[in-house]
Amino acid sequence: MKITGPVWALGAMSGTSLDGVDAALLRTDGHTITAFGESAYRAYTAQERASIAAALGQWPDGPQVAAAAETVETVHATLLSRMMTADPDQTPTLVGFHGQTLAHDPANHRTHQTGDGALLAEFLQCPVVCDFRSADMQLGGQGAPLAPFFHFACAKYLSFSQPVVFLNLGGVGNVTYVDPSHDKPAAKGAVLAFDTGPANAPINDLMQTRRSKPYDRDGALAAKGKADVQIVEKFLTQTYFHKMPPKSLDRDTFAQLSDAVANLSDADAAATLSECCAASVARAMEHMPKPPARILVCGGGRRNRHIMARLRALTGLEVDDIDDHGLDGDMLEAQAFAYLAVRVARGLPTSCPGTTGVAANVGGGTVSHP
Ligand SMILES: Nc1ncnc2c1ncn2[C@@H]1O[C@H](COP(=O)(O)OP(=O)(O)OP(=O)(O)O)[C@@H](O)[C@H]1O
Ligand SMILES: CC(=O)N[C@H]1[C@@H]2OC[C@@H](O2)[C@@H](O)[C@@H]1O[C@H](C)C(=O)O
Repeated sequence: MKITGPVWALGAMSGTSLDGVDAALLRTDGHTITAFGESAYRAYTAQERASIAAALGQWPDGPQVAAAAETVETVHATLLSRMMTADPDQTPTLVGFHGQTLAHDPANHRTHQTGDGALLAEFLQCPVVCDFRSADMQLGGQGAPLAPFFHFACAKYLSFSQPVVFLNLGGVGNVTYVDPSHDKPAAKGAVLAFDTGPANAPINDLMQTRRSKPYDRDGALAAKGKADVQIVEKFLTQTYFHKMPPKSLDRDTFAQLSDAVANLSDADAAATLSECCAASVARAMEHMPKPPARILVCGGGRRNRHIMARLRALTGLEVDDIDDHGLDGDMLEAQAFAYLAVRVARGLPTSCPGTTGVAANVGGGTVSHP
């Protein structure tokens, strides 16, 4: 596949919060964003979510992995085949398929995204790029986060001239500092990225267990509670927060946080978990090379008004919903994998020492042809 100029690419992401699959079309040459296209979302049913959740933490030979893979592949196949023909003017040249992370262990250089790219390429009759994280890990990188190169392109698209921070609040939180005065994301000092700490995952788990709800809508429950300062302070003493970036997390790295709030009321527990999310982002700001002009929040957590308010209070920075700048905060990760797929197809790097701690700029990803 020879790509020499802008093409439409279709990206898909099934995130750590296990809510569903995002898919989005993007026109790019792998450097510049030319246009944002159609997008779609397909929520997992409770049964599908349970089949994936049962395999969390497992490696490819795990007992529940085959069933989880089938769920991930089937849901992607349905959603993506619809997107292939969503708009005849946006027919994709290739697909970027992240799959579903089931386990992530950077210390031991292994990460597991389930979902078979070759199977999907055959089904869609279109080249599919997958396995974006392994090559980075083999060169000593964290394998995550990978959206930063796309965030750099977004900062250029939005014509920022001062450093900005992109904050993704998914199951886990991650930040990308972008200095748009550089020409390329892999240039020294252009980007610095890392996972901040837990975001929605522990709040969702709490809501599911205590209220049979998938999440704390708008942060309404947390807003009624009071954060337990001792729990938050103890949480912040953990070594992860003192480690220099780059660094990345597994969805359940902070699983013990759920135990710590077990004796609190529902509202206080939600407030405490939300405070841990906001406080870990505030800690992350201490690692920024220069003070950013603003924080642009994407991911589902930007709808959590309580967390947004706590972020403003704890960082003292302007904290914007990225939608207010004309982007779609729900689709950035799917768009990122469309963008990265084009970079892989063109042999361009997808991560660098500033994003994953990898030894040198590296292009990950495996291309499967139909
Ligand atoms: N109105 C809302 N109020 C509060 N939280 C919300 C709202 N809408 C979505 N969320 C939260 O956002 C989550 C989904 O976010 P998102 O889709 O960005 O996560 P993800 O892509 O699965 O995760 P990750 O980025 O870690 O891979 C939901 O599970 C929920 O916790
Ligand atoms: C291993 C893995 O799947 N990590 C995810 C997760 O979800 C958010 C955060 O943790 C980030 O590190 C990453 O996803 C985004 C898309 C990334 O790679 O940039």
